[in-house]
Amino acid sequence: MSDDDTEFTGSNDVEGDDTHGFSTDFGDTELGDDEPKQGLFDDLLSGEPIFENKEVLRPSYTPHELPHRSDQINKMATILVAALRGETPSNILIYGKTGTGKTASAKFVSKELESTSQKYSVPCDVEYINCEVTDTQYRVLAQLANKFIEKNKERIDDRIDSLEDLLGAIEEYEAGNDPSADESELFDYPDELADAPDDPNVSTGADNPDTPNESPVETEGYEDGDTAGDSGATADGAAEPSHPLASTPFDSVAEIEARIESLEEDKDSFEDVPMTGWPTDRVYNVFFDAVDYDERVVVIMLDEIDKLVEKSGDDTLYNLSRMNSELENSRVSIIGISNDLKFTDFLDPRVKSSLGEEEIVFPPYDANQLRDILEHRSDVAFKGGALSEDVIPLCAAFAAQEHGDARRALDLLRTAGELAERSQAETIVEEHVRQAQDKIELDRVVEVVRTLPTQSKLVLFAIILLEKNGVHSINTGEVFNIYKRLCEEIDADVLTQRRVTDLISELDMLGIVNAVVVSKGRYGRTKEISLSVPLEETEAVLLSDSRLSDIDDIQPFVQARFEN
Ligand SMILES: Nc1ncnc2c1ncn2[C@@H]1O[C@H](COP(=O)(O)OP(=O)(O)OP(=O)(O)O)[C@@H](O)[C@H]1O
Repeated sequence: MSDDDTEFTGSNDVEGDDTHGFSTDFGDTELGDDEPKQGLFDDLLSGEPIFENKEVLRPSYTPHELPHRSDQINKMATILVAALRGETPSNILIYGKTGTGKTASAKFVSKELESTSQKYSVPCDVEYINCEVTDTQYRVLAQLANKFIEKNKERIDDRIDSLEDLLGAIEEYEAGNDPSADESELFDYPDELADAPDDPNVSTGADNPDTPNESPVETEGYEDGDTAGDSGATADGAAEPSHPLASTPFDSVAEIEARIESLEEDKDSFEDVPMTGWPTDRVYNVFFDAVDYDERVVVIMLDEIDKLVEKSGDDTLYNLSRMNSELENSRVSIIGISNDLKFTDFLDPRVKSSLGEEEIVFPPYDANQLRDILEHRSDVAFKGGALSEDVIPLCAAFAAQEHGDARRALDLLRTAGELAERSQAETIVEEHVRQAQDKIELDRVVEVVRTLPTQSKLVLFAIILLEKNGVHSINTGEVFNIYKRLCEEIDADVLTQRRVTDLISELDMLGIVNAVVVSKGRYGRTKEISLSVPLEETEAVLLSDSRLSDIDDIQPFVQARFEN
């Protein structure tokens, strides 16, 4: 890996940069030397590590506690508890700026929801989709369809296992063996199989249009009444073991075998959706059938929902929000998470009102709240005494200035720790936090610049060339002239000046340049442009693009400015 490669990864992770250190030491490690040499990693390992458990500072870690989010978490729980009563929870829209704990809180609540639903045997499934990655209707529906198919298959397998156990128990009983040793197993007939008895259609599952419309509430009532009643009687009469079928909805072994067969047919009938290639309505139908196969409440969590709407409109949301009127066995509820408050403006009014039944806002954290969050994490993350007193308050203050972003605060703390570790310091001090702040900022710039389209890179390069040559108050016309020359040099299409003005505004929005509109009296208004990011590093990123690196001698372009 060349130094350049390492520098422009755009990662905040200092570890990657350690390769710089290694490369210089490499030459000293001579192979074949008799004396045991310090290995490549020995020096680095010999320092006292600062971290006890670095993982807890990474974005992938889901904390068990979320300080300062109890209001939002309680509100979500109050809405979602309906699912545990077998009712359909209202749809929820969660708003808030980046790093305000939306995803972490929603995931925390859904984990609790699923575990409570298991505890009380109320069927409830939560599915999480990140719409930044899964950003078309096809992909969202295909991913959901495949997840529910997988869940259905697992449930079918469990049911078949229970039925086979039941068959085994009957065999034992009929052979005259005393079943009392296995009694609990024998009579612990799974509640969910209790849907078989009076209704001959049930076994045909999703493919059968006659499957009864029973809400989970009704199921509960049914279990309490019939099945549970039977089990109770059996338990009471434990002294006289009854026939294993007594506590089940089946009358004969043949019925059980028929049920197993029909479950196996159901399982074989599920066809996974390929990630491309089918018509969308076919994908929708498969998804619909997979969800409706069982009685359950399904919560679909769409994170970064604005990205889905931006990329592929509101069809997916429209289809998901009208499903409940057609579903027979299950109910669907949607949680949308977004950091763009305005995305609902682009929604069909019906979708907008259905999706926004409940809205929960996640405000930015202030410095004190960020401090609490960091303190909670640092107890686990660092060795005792590794942090000097002012480190957490400084990280919190920097992140609060940003926009109350907990992710940024955690990144700062981790990066500061990594920098301290790298310099073999025993404690993290204020200076490490400042260095971490610069590093993260530079990494962000590098990443943004690296991923710009070529035309924007050319515009930015033109601005850099002007700045490098000491031009102050750069205006759009000057940028355009240099840009034009650069395009000619690399054979790129030349956009109109109007389009270049738009690209400058985009760079301004990304925080790479600063463009202020100034009035020039009777000559109208113009933009004065200046660079907001470090010049040399940005230029190096631009030149790492293979197309731009073809531009050799750039000086004449700037001189051309004076000729125009
Ligand atoms: N109250 C909190 N307590 C502890 N950690 C938190 C808290 N809020 C956020 N975090 C942490 O901050 C990071 C960012 O949080 P999260 O991903 O939930 O933000 P978000 O609001 O969903 O942001 P985005 O809109 O960018 O996805 C995560 O690592 C999360 O664990």
